[in-house]
Amino acid sequence: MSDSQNKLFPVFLKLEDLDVLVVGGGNVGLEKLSALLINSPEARIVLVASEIKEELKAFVLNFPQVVLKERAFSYNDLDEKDLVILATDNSELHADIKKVTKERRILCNVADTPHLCDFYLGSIVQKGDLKIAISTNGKSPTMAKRMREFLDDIIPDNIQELLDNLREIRKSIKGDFQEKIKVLNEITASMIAGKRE
Ligand SMILES: C[C@@]1(CC(=O)O)c2cc3[nH]c(cc4nc(cc5[nH]c(cc(n2)[C@H]1CCC(=O)O)[C@@](C)(CC(=O)O)[C@@H]5CCC(=O)O)C(CC(=O)O)=C4CCC(=O)O)c(CCC(=O)O)c3CC(=O)O
Ligand SMILES: NC(=O)C1=CN([C@@H]2O[C@H](COP(=O)(O)OP(=O)(O)OC[C@H]3O[C@@H](n4cnc5c(N)ncnc54)[C@H](O)[C@@H]3O)[C@@H](O)[C@H]2O)C=CC1
Repeated sequence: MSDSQNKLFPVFLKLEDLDVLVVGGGNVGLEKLSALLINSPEARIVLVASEIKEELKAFVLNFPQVVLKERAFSYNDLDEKDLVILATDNSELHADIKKVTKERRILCNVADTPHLCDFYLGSIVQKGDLKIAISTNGKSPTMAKRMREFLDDIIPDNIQELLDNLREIRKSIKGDFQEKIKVLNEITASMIAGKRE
């Protein structure tokens, strides 16, 4: 296997059932918080920061379940958290918190510090129920952003209708599992030019 293989394992998390802590309420804190809430508007999030940007305070008004705590981080903030995102301007604090999340087996993302991250955020294309996550293995977030724009342009806007129709067909097909796969493959073959199965 080549060195340039991307070994990251992608998952789609149900953040309304998990507890997330964001530390830092500046530009980067706001970027991470919006990435979370645009994807998962019901995400259970506590954000702690000594000073919270006004823009961030205004943004969370639309998400009443999000709790803002305008004070310095305390290690108790990690209690009962599943995921932590660090976005302060204090890299020593980040390294110290990371040691504790590791001991406590809490997954942690540290803004601008890939070697301290247990996971990266991806660039996300979203059209109805279709969601595509893009990773460049940390090589170029800007390339990830451009790929998102490209895919967003070429994926048809009626994709949700297609998905809804396919779900109905999927529910209505009689026969065993193999038969289902065969019918669904036939119906969807024309979606991909040149694909026969
Ligand atoms: C490793 C990773 C860890 C993580 O943050 O999770 C990481 C790390 C770093 N980002 C940096 C900078 C920038 N990040 C962006 C944007 C995004 N960054 C995101 C993810 C990731 N960023 C993870 C890897 C994802 C992958 O594999 O591709 C996206 C996809 C998702 C999100 O954050 O929501 C979101 C695009 C969302 C979208 O629009 O679709 C832009 C562009 C812009 O804002 O226009 C810039 C400036 C231009 C540039 O540097 O490229 C720096 C250098 C900081 C410095 O110079 O000090 C580091 C640190 C380093 O690389 O060492
Ligand atoms: N703004 C950007 O787009 C970029 C920022 N960076 C770097 O990322 C880091 C963060 O950037 P910004 O968000 O713009 O900084 P910022 O200064 O706007 O925000 C820092 C946040 O961390 C909080 N904070 C600091 N110490 C804390 C503590 N002990 N407990 C709780 N909260 C604490 C502050 O109160 C503030 O909310 C900086 O190191 C910056 O150099 C890097 C690339 C781009």
